[in-house]
Amino acid sequence: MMTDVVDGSAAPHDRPAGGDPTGAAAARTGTGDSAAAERISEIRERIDEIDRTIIALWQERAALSQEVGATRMASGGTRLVLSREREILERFRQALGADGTQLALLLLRAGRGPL
Ligand SMILES: C=C(O[C@@H]1C=C(C(=O)O)C=C[C@H]1O)C(=O)O
Repeated sequence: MMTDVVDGSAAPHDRPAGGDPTGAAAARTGTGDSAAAERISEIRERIDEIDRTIIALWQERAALSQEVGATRMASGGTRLVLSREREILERFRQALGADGTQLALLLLRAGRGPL
């Protein structure tokens, strides 16, 4: 029986039994089935691309948000605009549910630092 998790970095004797647990592909993908392992590797390429994009967009957003804050404060304005933050929280909640709210809170924090 396959277990839920595989640690691709584990030494062969630490790996769970099932499929081909000693194969390198199994260690990387969590399955001993070569067709499934190949498909998983393909999908992971796209996942890695998406993650790189998310990280770049996250960093760009944080920099822009910091620039807005600095521009506003230099002009005598407030550091934050809570009505705008509420709009953003609502946008993410509507699109993604409760996880969206948590994500938006992290995005907002990245732009202005912890309160
Ligand atoms: C970037 C701004 O400043 C702050 C940061 C926000 C953000 O990261 O989206 C939103 C509202 C402000 O509290 C803004 O007013 O647009």
